[in-house]
Amino acid sequence: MIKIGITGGIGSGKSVVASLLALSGVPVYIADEESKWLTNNSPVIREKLTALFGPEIYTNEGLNKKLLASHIFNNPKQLQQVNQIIHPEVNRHFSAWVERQTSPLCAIESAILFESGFYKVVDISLMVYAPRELRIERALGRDSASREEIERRINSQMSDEEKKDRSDYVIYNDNRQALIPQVGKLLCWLQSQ
Ligand SMILES: CC(C)(COP(=O)(O)OP(=O)(O)OC[C@H]1O[C@@H](n2cnc3c(N)ncnc32)[C@H](O)[C@@H]1O)[C@@H](O)C(=O)NCCC(=O)NCCS
Ligand SMILES: Nc1ncnc2c1ncn2[C@@H]1O[C@H](COP(=O)(O)OP(=O)(O)OP(=O)(O)O)[C@@H](O)[C@H]1O
Repeated sequence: MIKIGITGGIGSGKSVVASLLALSGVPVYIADEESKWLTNNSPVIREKLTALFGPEIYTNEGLNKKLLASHIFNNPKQLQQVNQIIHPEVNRHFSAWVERQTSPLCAIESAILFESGFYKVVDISLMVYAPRELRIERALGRDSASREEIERRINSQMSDEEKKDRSDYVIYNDNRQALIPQVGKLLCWLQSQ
């Protein structure tokens, strides 16, 4: 089985590409969603986040996402500490998920494929690229976050140049090149690997 890591900055269109792959029959593990589930349900993560930030990091509804975001996207040291708590659990969960897949291809979608180390468990790294300003506009149109908050998240992530250098394949979602033919080409290329 070939494992694909889909990455790209906030608003690049990873989720759209992941959906196109899913529609083509490729099972996709969405790391953002699974990590949220784990953060609410793993006793190991709960205990460590509570020790780091105090009990207010969880409310009756689960993780206090706003509070966690305000800590990690303003403080690189805390970002690293939280990543070290959450990412090993996501990694284990992803490996168990892979074991259950039976298709010739599967994928993981993560904005931080390289930063998190998830790239080590995939065979092909795929970057979805869009220029920074377009990404900010898309994220502003989709989320309730302000431009400043979005820029802070972008600044917490590896640069696009480094992501491109480290990726095996790049899909351009820049409003100039259509996505569906590029995903079709990618699938042909994967079949030749
Ligand atoms: C801080 C949290 C609660 C904010 O939740 P919220 O619903 O507001 O945002 P969401 O999860 O949809 O993330 C939106 C985007 O923020 C960026 N982002 C999220 N986590 C990280 C991180 N650790 N490092 C850099 N960028 C990140 C990504 O571009 C992501 O797509 C949440 O992102 C989180 O729990 N992050 C830590 C866990 C993690 O690393 N998740 C990423 C995949 S494993
Ligand atoms: N080619 C496109 N044309 C128009 N809108 C697009 C295009 N690609 C993405 N979008 C829109 O831009 C927004 C961001 O796309 P998407 O959610 O796929 O990004 P993402 O890379 O998964 O971002 P994040 O890391 O924040 O989860 C969404 O609202 C999506 O519908």
